[in-house]
Amino acid sequence: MQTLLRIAIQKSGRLQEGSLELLRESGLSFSNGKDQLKTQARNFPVEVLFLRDDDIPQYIEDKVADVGIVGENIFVEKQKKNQLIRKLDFAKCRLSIAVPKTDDYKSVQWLQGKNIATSYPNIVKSFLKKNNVEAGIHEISGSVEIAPGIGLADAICDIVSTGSTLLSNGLKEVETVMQSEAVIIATPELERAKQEILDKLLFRIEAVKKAKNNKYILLNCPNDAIEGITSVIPGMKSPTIIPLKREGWSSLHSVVDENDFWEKIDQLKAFGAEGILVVPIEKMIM
Ligand SMILES: Nc1ncnc2c1ncn2[C@@H]1O[C@H](COP(=O)(O)OP(=O)(O)OP(=O)(O)O)[C@@H](O)[C@H]1O
Ligand SMILES: O=P(O)(O)OC[C@H]1O[C@H](OP(=O)(O)OP(=O)(O)O)[C@H](O)[C@@H]1O
Ligand SMILES: [Mg+2]
Repeated sequence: MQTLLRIAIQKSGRLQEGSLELLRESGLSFSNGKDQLKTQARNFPVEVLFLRDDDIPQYIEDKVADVGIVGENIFVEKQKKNQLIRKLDFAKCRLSIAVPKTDDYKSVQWLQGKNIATSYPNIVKSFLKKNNVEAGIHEISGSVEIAPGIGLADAICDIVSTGSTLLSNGLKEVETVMQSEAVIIATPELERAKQEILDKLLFRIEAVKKAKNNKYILLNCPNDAIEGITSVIPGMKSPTIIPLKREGWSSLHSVVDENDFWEKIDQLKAFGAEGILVVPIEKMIM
């Protein structure tokens, strides 16, 4: 029987789209009907399980799934036998403490003796311990932002991204407890054949992620600018130089990091680059 790597992803919610997109961009093709909870990739030895994100760490500990995609917040909270394999650069958010905006919050000591509503009791416990504060923890599984307004708690600890949920519930963010993003987690005891499948998948994910962080750049420049331009955009090994029909000019092709893209463009123009074209890269393999 063929060995399959079982990957658990969120059935619906904030992580679902990014998780499916990542698997599809890595070349996996599979169907996911609305009510389908399990599907096998047509062209890669992988089976995908669609689950509640909170349950994924336990399923991995129980070896029902081998690998999963969850928020780092869930990985840290659940404290299961899981290892973090790779951060994935999407579903970026933070876990924060928030209090009613009219409260006179000065420091973490404000929380002493208070009640905090949260879906993340373990993370909050260790945050309080680190800050030598004793407070009650009231665990609820959702709609946490409503808790202070209905007299359930004095403060909350929940996920914040834009801050608009806090704002519309009359709360202000006062402490960041952790930063989070989607991550791949796995059982620490993966059998060899499954490890090989995971390694292949990670290799593809690497290529997809690198490509997203880089752009292919083409420009024209006078030959005496090639040296300077190469120092700005050295590329993977070195830029490609193709002579233009026009005497003394070349076309230079390279790769540029998305993060310092605009700064580099200014430097290239200063060296005399013209007709700069920038195009997306689909996969990048070093
Ligand atoms: N506003 C946000 N911006 C960015 N990432 C977020 C945001 N809200 C949640 N996340 C991340 O996405 C994960 C899943 O969030 P979601 O709200 O879909 O969870 P859920 O309601 O617990 O879903 P489930 O029904 O699967 O239990 C969170 O654990 C967190 O890592
Ligand atoms: O800072 P913001 O941009 O407002 O995002 C934060 C909110 O997003 C998440 O909820 P989500 O919208 O996923 O709904 P849920 O409560 O159904 O999980 C999270 O639980 C917060 O409530
Ligand atoms: Mg959940």
